[in-house]
Amino acid sequence: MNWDDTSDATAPERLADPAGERLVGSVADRDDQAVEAALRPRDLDEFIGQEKVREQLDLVLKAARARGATADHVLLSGAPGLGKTTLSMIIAAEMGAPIRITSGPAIQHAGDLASILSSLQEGEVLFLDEIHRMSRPAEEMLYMAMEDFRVDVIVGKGPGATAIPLELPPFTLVGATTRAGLLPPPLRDRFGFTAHMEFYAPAELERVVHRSARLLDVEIDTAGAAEIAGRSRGTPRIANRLLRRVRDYAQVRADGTITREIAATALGVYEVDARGLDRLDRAVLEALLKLFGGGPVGLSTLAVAVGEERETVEEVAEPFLVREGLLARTPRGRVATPAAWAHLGMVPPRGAGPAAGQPGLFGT
Ligand SMILES: Nc1ncnc2c1ncn2[C@@H]1O[C@H](COP(=O)(O)OP(=O)(O)OP(=O)(O)O)[C@@H](O)[C@H]1O
Ligand SMILES: [Mg+2]
Repeated sequence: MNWDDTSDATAPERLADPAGERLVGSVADRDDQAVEAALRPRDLDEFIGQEKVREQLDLVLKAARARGATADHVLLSGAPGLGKTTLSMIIAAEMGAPIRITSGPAIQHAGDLASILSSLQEGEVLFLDEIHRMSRPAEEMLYMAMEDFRVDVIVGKGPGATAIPLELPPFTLVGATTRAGLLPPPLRDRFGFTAHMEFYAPAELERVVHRSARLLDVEIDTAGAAEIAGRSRGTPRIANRLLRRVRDYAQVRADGTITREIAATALGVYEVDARGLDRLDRAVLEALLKLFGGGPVGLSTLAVAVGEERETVEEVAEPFLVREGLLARTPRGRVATPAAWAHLGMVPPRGAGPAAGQPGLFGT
């Protein structure tokens, strides 16, 4: 029952990575929200990458359509900016159904959920974003609604309270979460289909960049798109954001066309390096290498060295560094990998770094 006591661990990446602060942050900022609607693929064919999820979802939706039935409930899990909201809209579009959008934090009381559920039309898609942040009573009401298309509305208070059953029209719940692990198993089990969204490969992001450039009416060549894709941290939202910043640069400092050189120079101005690391990521790596010889060093010490909060280093910088294989979290502290030394163009000192600290861990 470890999901029980973590219900308040409200997606730290959303707290530690406040919208708009980082060019390579994966959570949507105001700017993103303004353009995202225009850049969203409208159907499964337009949706780039996530081949497995697309194929599986295509089958689920086609089968439901052929039966003339409402599609099974779908759970979308994955990091911010990978396309969960986009896919939920595609599901509704593919089913020719209307969509109602709400989120876990917006549902404070079970009554809020009851009123949404009871106003759904038959076949409607209910998109519940951040479903892991719903209140407990609402969650329990949702179990019954998902399974039996029924809710019990409680009328009155105390011993006189009565539950009045209310039939619901069949609907499709699409839940989205950045933290599938926080979902209580009874909720997870009620989804007929779960899609795990993966980070995108560079070639896929390149296609995302080309597509968005076309929609934004921006000239870009193949190498320019590849350059942006390579710095986008596997995330379409970041690719689209970097594209907009590079477009600004191309229009102000050049003739508007994005080439590799323009993209590289523009993103250099914004301190996003060739691998998508920003100032903070690099500061953490540099401190680890230059001050601590590659570690192991404790998180608190590392945080002080870069002048940041412990949480910022742990939740904002480290996940990407770990994912990129640049940094490892070990029981003895943070350790730089050989790739980290290479990325910063440095040579590990003999007898220091991971080889000495963790014999054989990285095969060095
Ligand atoms: N497969 C894709 N093909 C093309 N563009 C995509 C794809 N996935 C996402 N995008 C683009 O990335 C942007 C962000 O996607 P979306 O809002 O769906 O992410 P999300 O997973 O819902 O993020 P969050 O967890 O922050 O809600 C969208 O504007 C969309 O244009
Ligand atoms: Mg979303």
